Amino acid sequence: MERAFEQLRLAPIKSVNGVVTLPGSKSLSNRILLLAALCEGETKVTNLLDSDDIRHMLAALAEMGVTVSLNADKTEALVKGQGGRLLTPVAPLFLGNAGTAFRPLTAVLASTVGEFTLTGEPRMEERPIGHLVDALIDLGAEIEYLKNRDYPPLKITGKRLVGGKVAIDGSISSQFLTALLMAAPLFAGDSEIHIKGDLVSKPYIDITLGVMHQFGVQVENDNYQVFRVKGNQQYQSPGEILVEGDASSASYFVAAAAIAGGEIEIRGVGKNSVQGDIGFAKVMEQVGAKIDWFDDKIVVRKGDLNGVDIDANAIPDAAMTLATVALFAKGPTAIRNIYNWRVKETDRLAAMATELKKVGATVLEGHDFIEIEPPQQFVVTDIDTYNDHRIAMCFSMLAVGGIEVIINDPKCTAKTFPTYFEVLESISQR
Ligand SMILES: O=C(O)C1=C[C@@H](OP(=O)(O)O)[C@@H](O)[C@H](O)C1
Ligand SMILES: C=C(OP(=O)(O)O)C(=O)O
Repeated sequence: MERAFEQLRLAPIKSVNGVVTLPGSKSLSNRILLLAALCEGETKVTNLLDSDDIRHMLAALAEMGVTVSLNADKTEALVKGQGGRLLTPVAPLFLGNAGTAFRPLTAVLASTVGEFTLTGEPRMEERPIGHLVDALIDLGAEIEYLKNRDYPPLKITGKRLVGGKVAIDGSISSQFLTALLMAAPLFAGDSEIHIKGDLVSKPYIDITLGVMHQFGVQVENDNYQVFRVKGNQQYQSPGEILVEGDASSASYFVAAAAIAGGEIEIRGVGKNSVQGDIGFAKVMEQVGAKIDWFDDKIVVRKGDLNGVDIDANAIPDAAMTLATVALFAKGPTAIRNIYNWRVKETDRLAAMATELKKVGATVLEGHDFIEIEPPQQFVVTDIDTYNDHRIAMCFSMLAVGGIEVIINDPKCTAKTFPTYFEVLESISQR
């Protein structure tokens, strides 16, 4: 479906003040929904994210006979676990551009009896999945590429896999390992998963292991190189489970307070967050932000901002925010080891470089890094967002830094944060 193309003009913002309560984490919401659907028993999920990525997971589960009751604002769900049994859907499962739906469902459905076709938006057809499919095929799965080898859409003839020893390439996306780990307890026998290549986005594996643990499954993790999972297990409902606030979404408010001045209290993540992207706030302390840390919130104020040179492999999503913070820091900023920006919602390295140059920055785009020097003089312009929620949200930092900006297609934030611009408005003073 074509979305009407809109533009949003953001006038310069003088300061930001107030409280932001974060929507639930995308990564946690989709993992929890899937395990709640697979487990035995009913699960009440609170602070669920209501966004496109979650909607796609919910729709897929409904197609496969899972009953989920949502409250009025869709932030609470009661999921009736199916004990591992899923119905063969009558139509293809359309998963939009949601990696956290597409990859885990591929592995779980490959090991569930039935016929499943998984499709997505055009960009999903350009996002690789070969490393996951290779590992599943090595385990005996039947998966067919319906268009191009190594890319969605897929046709899966699911059957109970026996498990065993398998290697998976971790160098492009951690979601492949996440998917395999989540499916492994459903296999008939035990499995031993070996990582090929350097595992990227490692903290997301901790999120996966944490959620599996909450649903009663332990995984033996040998230094993120070998994972051992017992087969023939049933996930068990934790009864009630709270989705932590989204740490990647927090990055925009951390950055806003650091750039604009004022004070923002960000509720929903804190010093013990299970999400790696909380690490962005630590990077921002290095940049110069003043942050107070609490158990379930952080409070952020402005400081003197200086460019940094960081390896951002562990925080690929939040690190995008640093690229626009760089516009307001003294000296250059380098963000390294982020090759997989190129295979996400868009080629994020190319897109970021293009848009940063448009506003006047000097940018070096490498194969797996970006270096940014702040503009001598800002150019007021419109920003193309490439159907990438994070580009839209990142470039709102221009207004926060006192530069008028026009965001093209602002509704693309619906992937993870449909109300982003309203929340930003609610804390902005002009
Ligand atoms: O597992 C997850 O929830 C995610 C893992 C990351 O992807 P990669 O492992 O592909 O880097 C991240 O970028 C994505 O937004 C969410
Ligand atoms: C990369 C992202 O999404 P996905 O879960 O589709 O990979 C993202 O949200 O930045």
